[in-house]
Amino acid sequence: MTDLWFYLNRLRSFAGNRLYTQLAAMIALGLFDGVGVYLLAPMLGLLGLFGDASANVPLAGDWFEALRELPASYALPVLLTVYVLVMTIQALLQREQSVRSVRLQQGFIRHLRLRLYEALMRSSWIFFVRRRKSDFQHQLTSELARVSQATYLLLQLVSSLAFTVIQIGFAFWLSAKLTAIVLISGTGIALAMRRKIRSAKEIGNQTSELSQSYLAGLTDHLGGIKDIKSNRLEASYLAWFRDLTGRMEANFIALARLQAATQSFYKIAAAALIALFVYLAFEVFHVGAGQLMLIVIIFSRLWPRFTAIQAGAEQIVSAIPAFRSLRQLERECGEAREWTDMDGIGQVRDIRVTQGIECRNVYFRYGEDRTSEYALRDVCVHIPSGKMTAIIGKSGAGKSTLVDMLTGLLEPESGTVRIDGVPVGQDARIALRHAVGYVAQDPFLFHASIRDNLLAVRPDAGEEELWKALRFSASDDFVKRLPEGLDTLVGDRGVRLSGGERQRLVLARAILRRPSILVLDEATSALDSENETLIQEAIDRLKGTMTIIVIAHRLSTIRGADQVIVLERGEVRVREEHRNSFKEECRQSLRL
Ligand SMILES: Nc1ncnc2c1ncn2[C@@H]1O[C@H](COP(=O)(O)OP(=O)(O)OP(=O)(O)O)[C@@H](O)[C@H]1O
Repeated sequence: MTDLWFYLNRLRSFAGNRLYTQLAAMIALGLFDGVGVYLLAPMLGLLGLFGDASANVPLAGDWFEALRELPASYALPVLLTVYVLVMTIQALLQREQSVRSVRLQQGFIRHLRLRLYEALMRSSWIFFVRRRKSDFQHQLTSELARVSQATYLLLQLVSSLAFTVIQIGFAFWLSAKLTAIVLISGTGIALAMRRKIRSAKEIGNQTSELSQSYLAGLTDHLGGIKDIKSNRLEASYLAWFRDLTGRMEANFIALARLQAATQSFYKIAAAALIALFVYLAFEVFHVGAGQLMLIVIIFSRLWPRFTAIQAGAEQIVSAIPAFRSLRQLERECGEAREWTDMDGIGQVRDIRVTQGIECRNVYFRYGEDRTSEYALRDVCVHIPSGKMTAIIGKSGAGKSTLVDMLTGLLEPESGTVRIDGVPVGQDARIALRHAVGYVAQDPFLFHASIRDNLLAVRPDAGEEELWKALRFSASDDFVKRLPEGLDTLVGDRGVRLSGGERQRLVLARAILRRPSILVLDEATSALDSENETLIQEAIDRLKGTMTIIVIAHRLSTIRGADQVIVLERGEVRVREEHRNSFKEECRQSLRL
C-alpha cells in the first residue's frame, strides 16, 4: 500500500492544483448527474405519476410546489428546459474533463518515464552489468503503463468515493432507516468480497512475472535470431512461445473472470436488496410512493458506483506488483547513481594525463556476494601516457575488465586507480571517460545514417573531418561505394554492414572524438589482413599523439606496442617492456 501512496503523492506533486481541479470537476459531474435525477421526480409528478405523494418527498416536494405556482401550460416546458440545461452543462463539463483527464494522465506517464530513464542514465556501468537489460525494458514499458493507469484509477476511486458519500448524505436525508439498511448490506457484501481483492493481487503478481518473461524471451530470441536459424532451433523456441502466451492468456482470462464474478454478484445483490427495500418500505416503514420512487432511483444509480469502486479496487490491487517493482528500480538507480547533475554530462572538465594511468593493488568482482570469483586480483599496472600498451591473455582472463577499470567505467572493490599518481575520485572517473575513445569487441552503431552515427560523438564536425576519420579507419572506399554514401542507413546495431565494416566505422567515430586515450578492444578482429595492415599503420602513426590501449588476440596487433601486459585468471602474469625475449611468451599466450 505504501508504494501506492508513494505514486499518488508523486501524481500530486506533478499535477499540483490541476489535480484538485480535476477532482472537483469529477465531483461536480456527479452532482450534476444527481440534480438531473432529482428533476425527474417533479416531472413524474406533473405527468400525474406521483400525484400528491411527491409533495412528501423533501426535495421533489419543494420543486413540485414551485412548479405548481406557474400556469399549468408553462410548468412542463420550464421543467424540461431546466432538465435539458442541466444535462447540457453536465455533457460540456464531461467533455472538458475527459480531455483534461487524458492530458493529466499522459503528462504523468511521460513524467514517470523521464524520471526513470534519467535515473537509469545516471546509474553506473556495474549497475547495468549486474542486471538483465530486458528487465529495464519491461519496467519502462508495461510496468510503467500499469502504474500510471492504476494511479489514475486511484484518483477516480477517490472522487467516486467522495461522490458516493454525497449521495449517501442525500439518501440519509430522504430516509435514514432505509439508507442504514442498504449501507449495512453494502458493507457486508464488500467484506465478503475481500477474498476477491486478494485473488486480484495474486493474479497481478503473475501478470508481472509473465510479461517480464515475455519481454526478456523476445529480446533474447530476436537478438539471437541468427543462431536460432542456423542451428534449427525454431521449433523449441516456438514451443516456449506457445506455452508462455498460453499462460498469459489464462492469466488475463482469470482477471476478467474475477471481475465478471464480482460484477454479477453485485447485480444479484442489488436486485435482492431493492426487493427487500421495497418490501420494508411498504410493509414496515410505510414510506410514501413518491419518496420510495426517489430513493429507488438514487440507489439504482448509487449501486453501480459500489460496483465500480470494487472493480477499480481490484484493478488497482492487481497493479501493486508493478508499483513495487518500479519503486524498487528507482531506489536501486538512486543507490547506483554516479551523476548528480544530468545537464552536467556534456560539461565535464577536461582531464589531462601527463604521466600515466595506474592500477595499484586493484581487486574487483562482478558478483555482489562475497563468495563470487574475483575478475581482477591484486592488479598493479602502469599505462604510460602517449605510448601504446597491449593487454593479452586467454579468454576470460580479465582484459576487458582491466580496460573498464583503467577508463573509469568500473570502480575497484579495493586498491586504487591513479592518474599521474593521484587517486581517482568520482568526478575524475567521469572526466576520464570523457577523454576516452572506445572501440568495442562487438561494435555498436545506432539505427541511423553513417553520418548521424559519426556526428553523434561530435555534432560540430565538418564534412572534411568526417572523411578524414573515415580515411584513417580505411572505410572511405566502402562508404563511397554505398549508393547513398554517408547518408546510408546502417540498420539495427549496424546489421546492414559486415563485421569488418562496422569495426572500421566505429574506429572512425572514436577518432573523430579526438580522444586523448584510445582503447581498442580486439578492434581489428573482424578485418582481413589487408585492412588490418592499413589500420595498424594508421594506429602506428597515432603513437606519441595519444595514449593507446589495445586488447589483442593476434601477435600482429601487439607488434608495435611499447608495453605488453599479460593477464591470467585476473592476475598480471608479466608486465615488462616489450622485448624480443618476451615475444615467445606472448606468442604462447595468444595461441591459447
Ligand atoms: N557481466 C559480467 N557478469 C559476471 N561476470 C562477468 C561479467 N563480465 C565478465 N565476467 C567475468 O569476469 C571475468 C573476466 O572477464 P573479461 O570479459 O574481463 O575477460 P576477457 O579477458 O576480456 O575475455 P574475452 O577475451 O573472452 O573477451 C570472466 O571470468 C568473466 O566470466
